[in-house]
Amino acid sequence: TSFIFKEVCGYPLSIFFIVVNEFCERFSYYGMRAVLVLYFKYFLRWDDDLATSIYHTFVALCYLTPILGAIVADSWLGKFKTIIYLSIVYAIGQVAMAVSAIHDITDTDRDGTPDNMTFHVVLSMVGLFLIALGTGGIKPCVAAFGGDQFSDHQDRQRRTFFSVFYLCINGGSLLSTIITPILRAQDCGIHSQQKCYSLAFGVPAALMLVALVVFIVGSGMYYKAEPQGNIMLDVCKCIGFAIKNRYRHRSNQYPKRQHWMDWAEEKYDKLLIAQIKMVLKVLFLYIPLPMFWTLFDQKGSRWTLQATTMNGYFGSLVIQPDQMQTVNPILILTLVPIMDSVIYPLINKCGLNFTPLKRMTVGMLLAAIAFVCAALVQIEIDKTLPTFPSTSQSQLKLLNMGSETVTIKIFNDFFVLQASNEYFTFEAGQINISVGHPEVRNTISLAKGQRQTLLIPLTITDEWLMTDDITSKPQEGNNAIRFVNGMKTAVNVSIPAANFGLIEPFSYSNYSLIKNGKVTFTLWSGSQSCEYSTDFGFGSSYTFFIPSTLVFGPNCQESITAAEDIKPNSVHMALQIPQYFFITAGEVMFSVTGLEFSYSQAPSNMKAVLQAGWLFTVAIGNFIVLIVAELAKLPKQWAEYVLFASLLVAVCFIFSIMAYFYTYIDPAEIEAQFKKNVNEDDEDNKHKLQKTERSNGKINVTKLSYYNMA
Ligand SMILES: NCC(=O)N[C@@H](CCC(N)=O)C(=O)O
Repeated sequence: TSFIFKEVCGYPLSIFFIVVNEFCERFSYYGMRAVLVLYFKYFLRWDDDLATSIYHTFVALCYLTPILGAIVADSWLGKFKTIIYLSIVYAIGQVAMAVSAIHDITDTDRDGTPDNMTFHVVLSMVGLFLIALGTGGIKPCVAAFGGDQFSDHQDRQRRTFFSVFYLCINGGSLLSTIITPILRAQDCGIHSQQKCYSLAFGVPAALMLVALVVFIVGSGMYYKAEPQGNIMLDVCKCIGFAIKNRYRHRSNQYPKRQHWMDWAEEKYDKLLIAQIKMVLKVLFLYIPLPMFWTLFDQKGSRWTLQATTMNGYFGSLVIQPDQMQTVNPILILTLVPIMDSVIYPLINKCGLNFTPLKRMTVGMLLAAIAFVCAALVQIEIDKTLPTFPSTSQSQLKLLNMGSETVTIKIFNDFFVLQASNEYFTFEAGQINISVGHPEVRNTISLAKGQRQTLLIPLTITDEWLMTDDITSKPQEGNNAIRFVNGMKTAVNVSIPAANFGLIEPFSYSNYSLIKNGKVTFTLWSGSQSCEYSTDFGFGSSYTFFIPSTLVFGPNCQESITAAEDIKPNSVHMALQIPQYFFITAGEVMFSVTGLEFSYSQAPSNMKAVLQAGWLFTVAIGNFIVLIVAELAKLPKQWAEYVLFASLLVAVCFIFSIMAYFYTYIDPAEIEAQFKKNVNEDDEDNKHKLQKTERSNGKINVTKLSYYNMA
């Protein structure tokens, strides 16, 4: 096809449109993904398990569909048309998501919640399916299409292109991961206000349309390689024939052939056989690669969960656990230029031949080191975690609701206390407690595997209360808060984000989850009120005690006491930075190199197919996370990190052996050589045929014209 070729600084101008397209597309994809689980949970009202499984199914689908896009591109439509058509599908999917998040559409009673949830669920599932088809389908095509814009002698420029391409991916993902959660947090609606998921999905939809327009604008400048027929069908038939033919000739009387694919020579073109050999060699090399993605993709799951047990205060800046993931694109944006312009040239200068496969091997090792760092951080966190009771133990804390200290005797131990901050651990199912003078004795039954608080009433002869306490760290860095009312009147406690309800005299509220930061509680009793302010960190649990002596008014701040049930997270989130650094450095060496390697080692008619093969390793990697985590079921998280690191080191060792035996090829040169050989053979045949046929005294015009065409 004809195209206008323009060059800027030695680079084809067309790649500008391709990298801008990639930037917008990744913005669209990661922006939508950033709020997806919250949309499931809070808009569609799904539980955590359903939300997580649908989320992971969607992500896995996004990495399975590349194979479809690649087949369509290489065999039928060509990369350009495939990108256009699938981008339209993708944009429709994004628009469907945005529409599915408009609660007003079915909110007939105008209370802010959708009334026909089925409509929203069906529309969003259709939207997600179209997005998975679109994003996965175009992914192998865009990278390969970018590579196609360079001529064979522009190896260096093409390598730089793949680095810039990777920078654009991460620039887009970084911006969108910051912006869409902010959009989601806005309130919007026609009749009633709701969190603005429609805007959070709408902006990615708009960016996908921009991506499409930018790509179309560059249309006249692209080199568009023609698809070469149903290549995948030919490949499958050729492999099938080679296997069948080899089996038919299994007896020793037939001479061995150099490669099992050579058994297809009777029926198939030598060039096709050579191209299949190239692809199979690379695909074979890919077998160990999913293990890298197994570790890499745990950033979004395990590492984010780890961050929820850490302290996110960076001075006055508060980083939420899921925001730590933005460290990865930030580091990519800094490390890719450093690697390309400093580290790799320096290694070259030292005379070391740092081949793509060596880089990938080092990338794997760096990812393993990242997991060792994660394990060390986990060990630090574990030291600060409370010791919860085992299934045979019970833990008890005492809260004296009276204003006087009392002497408490548990078995033979004496405690003089107002409230106990510590939990006592017991193996026995029952304990005897004596309180005060004259002694009041009670036998308390303890719940196994539980933490409880014994509320000793103001008048110790009154009924004693036992509360069930929290026995795990609150999720997502939240703080679990409850109130005990020691007053003779009911008290209502509220904050803007939660209402603890009316707490009866000598009673207690349920736990409410509260975010970090300063919180002001308002306490009401009849028409009297007072305010109590306190600062929360991450992952703590407190029982606030309202004493019988509380006087409503400005002084209530001093009267209320706080019992710390679970300490706030103390290990700082900054400790995760080394693991992010190593995994990202590993990613730059492994993923950027792998992307370019997959392009450069693929035959011309299977560039997109090999990109899809590369992306398929990501899908497999994600399945391995589920399998290993399910099978291993290690009691300690740090041990699981070490297990994953060890598995990657083992796999890396196997990969380095495979890589040692791999010979780099230049597919374009091999293909050109084959074509030249075929032409020379044809010329030879032509002369031979003309000679024979002249000697026979007749010339076959049809045959001659066939050779001339060749
Ligand atoms: N840092 C994330 C990133 O760059 N992701 C890339 C590559 C993902 C992959 N597994 O190939 C992306 O295209 O999103």
